Amino acid sequence: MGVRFGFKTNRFYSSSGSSGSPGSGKPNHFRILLVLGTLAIGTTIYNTVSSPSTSKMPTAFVEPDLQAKKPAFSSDQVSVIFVLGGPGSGKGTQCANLVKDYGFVHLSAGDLLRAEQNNPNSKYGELIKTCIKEGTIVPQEITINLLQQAMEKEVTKGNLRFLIDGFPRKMDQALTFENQIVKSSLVLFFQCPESVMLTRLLKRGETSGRSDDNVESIKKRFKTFVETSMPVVEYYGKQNKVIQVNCEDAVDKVYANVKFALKDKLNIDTNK
Ligand SMILES: Nc1ncnc2c1ncn2[C@@H]1O[C@H](COP(=O)(O)OP(=O)(O)O)[C@@H](O)[C@H]1O
Ligand SMILES: O=c1ccn([C@@H]2O[C@H](COP(=O)(O)OP(=O)(O)O)[C@@H](O)[C@H]2O)c(=O)[nH]1
Repeated sequence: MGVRFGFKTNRFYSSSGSSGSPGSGKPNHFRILLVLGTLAIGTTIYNTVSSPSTSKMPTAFVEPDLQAKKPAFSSDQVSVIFVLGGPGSGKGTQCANLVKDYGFVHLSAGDLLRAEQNNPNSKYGELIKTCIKEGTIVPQEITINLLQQAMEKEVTKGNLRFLIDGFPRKMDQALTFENQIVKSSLVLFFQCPESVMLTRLLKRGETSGRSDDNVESIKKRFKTFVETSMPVVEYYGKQNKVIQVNCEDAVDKVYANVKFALKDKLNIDTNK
């Protein structure tokens, strides 16, 4: 995979505007040089000795590549609906319904990451495993690369309508994907109280075998969702791209609401 990594060097931010003493005349160049030198050495030492909050967390960091590039696909040719919602809100369940009735291609970012995690030839297995268990977001370029590969396979087969489930979960992913892969047409957002999602996830955990379907990981996932993923939903909300569906009801009722919500956008026959 052509995933590029860099190392985070900008943990330290200097505060501005405090050089020189108040009322002093000429700047003391030697003092300024001394201060800058001390800061540089201090930063290097800090970066060398400081460890991430979780000692097991990988330190790899992906620089967001937001330079203007031609997207891989044209949005005239390929359509993408992002499917977002908290963990356990029912994204996968409803995507499966839409695939069955309307022939979308369903790509779950989480499923692609779990497959990559289990691929013995992948160098990202451990990193993905840690992120999933801790409920944090895998560096964007790994996920975007997996999505792009999966999309390319489908596009060569003539499948052009995608539901991308559980992605983007962080602003950098949203911006990079739309810059490099294709612009999304809309966001289907599942609204669900945490108490309902918790019950569903614990039930799912009885059989899913997932390392993150346990109370400890679920709490972390909820926190990441609120702090990191909701800003993405708000970002698309400001562009009037979000269709919100409440998903507390039974699966069939939620699905009826999904079809109703999408009918104007996709000319879907809601009687189907
Ligand atoms: N409307 C619903 N009512 C009850 N259980 C549901 C509903 N939608 C999904 N589930 C169940 O809840 C769990 C989480 O659903 P899933 O579709 O996997 O969510 P997500 O993809 O958002 O994590 C699954 O076990 C699923 O069968
Ligand atoms: O774009 C993504 C999508 C998923 N994940 C990771 O995969 C986990 C499971 O995501 P999935 O969508 O499969 O599950 P959900 O939490 O929605 O049930 C998340 O908690 C993240 O750790 C990620 O890092 N980036």
